[in-house]
Amino acid sequence: MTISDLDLPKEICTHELTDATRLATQLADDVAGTLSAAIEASGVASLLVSGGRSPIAFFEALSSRPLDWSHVQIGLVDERRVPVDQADSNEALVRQYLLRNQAAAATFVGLYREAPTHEEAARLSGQSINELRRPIDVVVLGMGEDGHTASLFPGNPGLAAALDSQCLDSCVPMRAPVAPYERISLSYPVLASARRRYLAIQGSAKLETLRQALRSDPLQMPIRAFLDQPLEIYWCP
Ligand SMILES: O=C(O)[C@H](O)[C@@H](O)[C@H](O)[C@H](O)COP(=O)(O)O
Repeated sequence: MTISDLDLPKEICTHELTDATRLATQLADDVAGTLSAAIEASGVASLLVSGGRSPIAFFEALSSRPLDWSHVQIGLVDERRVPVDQADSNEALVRQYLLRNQAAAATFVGLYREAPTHEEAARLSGQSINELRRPIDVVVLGMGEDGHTASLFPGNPGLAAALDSQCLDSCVPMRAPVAPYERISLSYPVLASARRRYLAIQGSAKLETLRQALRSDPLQMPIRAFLDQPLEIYWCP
């Protein structure tokens, strides 16, 4: 099975690449072009990226693209509630692989905030997201095999509110089924309002997850919330 075998809504555009290196390179070209167009149009561009392991090659490729990075704001779609010098930190991942080479000139707005409670940390993170140019120009989502995206995980008491198109909170406290358990996630309205949304996934297991998500609902598989609107899906075996 490949991505072209899925019965996806017509708003979704798919890109099938032969391997992860080609996916990273083509996605970096696409995102760099979109950011350059945004800078051309309004003088600034905002980009939100996901953490995890898959984006590393994409970050490395994008970091070398020649665009006016001094006019680019980079943020995260989610964060683990760990200090930014820890290996599990998405900020640490972005600083190591994306904020280097040409992209070192970009402005990074992190999500991690020290706070006495998970809820207060999410509230403070939401304030930092409001520093970014809105609507966000580019969002690059990942997806877990359970159908989560960002840190919108099934089974969370706050998931329905976070997926509500009227959710007023930019960031929400979430719990992941794997450590580090406490997460901060952007809510559906912030992610869905991005001018251009990408989903980058690899392998047959995630293709099967996407196939199941098409027949599921967002509360069971949160990625489903993003499949009824324009989305560029990059996939390789
Ligand atoms: O903080 C995170 O872990 C990510 O933001 C998360 O949403 C990620 O995109 C998926 O879990 C896929 O992760 P992989 O790319 O490692 O499979």
